[in-house]
Amino acid sequence: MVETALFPLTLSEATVRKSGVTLVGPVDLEIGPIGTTVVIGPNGAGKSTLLRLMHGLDRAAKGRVDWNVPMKDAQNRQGFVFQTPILMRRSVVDCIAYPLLVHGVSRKDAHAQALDWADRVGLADHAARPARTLSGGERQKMALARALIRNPDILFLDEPCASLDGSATREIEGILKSARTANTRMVMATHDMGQAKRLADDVLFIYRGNVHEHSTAEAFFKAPQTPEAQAFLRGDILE
Ligand SMILES: Nc1ncnc2c1ncn2[C@@H]1O[C@H](COP(=O)(O)OP(=O)(O)OP(=O)(O)O)[C@@H](O)[C@H]1O
Repeated sequence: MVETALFPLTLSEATVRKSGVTLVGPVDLEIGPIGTTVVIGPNGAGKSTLLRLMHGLDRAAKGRVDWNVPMKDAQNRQGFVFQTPILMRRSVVDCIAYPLLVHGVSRKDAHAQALDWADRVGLADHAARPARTLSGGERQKMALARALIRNPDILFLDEPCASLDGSATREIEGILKSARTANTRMVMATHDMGQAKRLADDVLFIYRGNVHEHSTAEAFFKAPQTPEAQAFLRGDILE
C-alpha cells in the first residue's frame, strides 16, 4: 500500500503564546519533502519553540499547523532529538529498541534492529552498557538511533551538537548526512554557523519570534536580505 505523502507541512499565521506573551509568530511557512532546513537566530529568538510548534509539542494559540495527512498520522511519522537526550534506566540497545516495542514490534525483532542501529551509529561495542554511563556524544548518537529506528519521514533536531566536542560533532553530522541521503527530511536548530553551512539546504532565520528569511543556504550565506540577518552573520550582538 502506498502511504499518503506527509508533506507539505504548512504553517499559516501560526502563533505560540505562553504566560500571555507571544513567543513565536505569526509564522507563514511551507516545508516541502526534501532536504535539511537549518533554523538559526540569536538566543531566545524562538528556534526551539518553532520546532516544538511544527512537531506538535507546542500548540498554536492562533493560526494553524497542517500536514498533508491527519495530525495523528503525521505525529506517528516524525522524530524529535533534543539537545539533552531523555535517558531511560535501560541498556543502550534496549533504549534504541524502545520505540519499536511501543509500536508492537516483537522483542526479538526490535532487539535485532536496535543492534543494527547501534552498529550504524558506532555504538556496537556499547550496546549492553547502561545508557546512563554513556558520554555526551555517545548519548546523542543513541538518541539519533532511537529517533531513526522507526524510519521517520521527518526528524526535528534541537541543537543536537551543543556542548559536544569536534569529533563527536563530526560523527553526529555523518549520521545526519546518511539520514539525508536516505531521504529523511530534517529541520534542525543550531548555534553553529559552520554546521549550518555544512548541513543546510535551506535556512530559516528567526528573530524575536518571527521568521525574517527563508531561503536556500547558498543565497542566505552569500547575500542575506534583511538587516537583522546581515547583522547576525557579521557576528553583531542582536537583542
Ligand atoms: N514556558 C515559557 N514561558 C514563558 N516564556 C518562555 C517559555 N519557554 C520559552 N520562553 C521564552 O520564549 C523565547 C523563545 O525561547 P526559545 O527557547 O524558543 O528560543 P531559542 O531561539 O531556542 O533560544 P536559545 O538559542 O537560547 O536556545 C525566549 O525568550 C524564552 O525565554
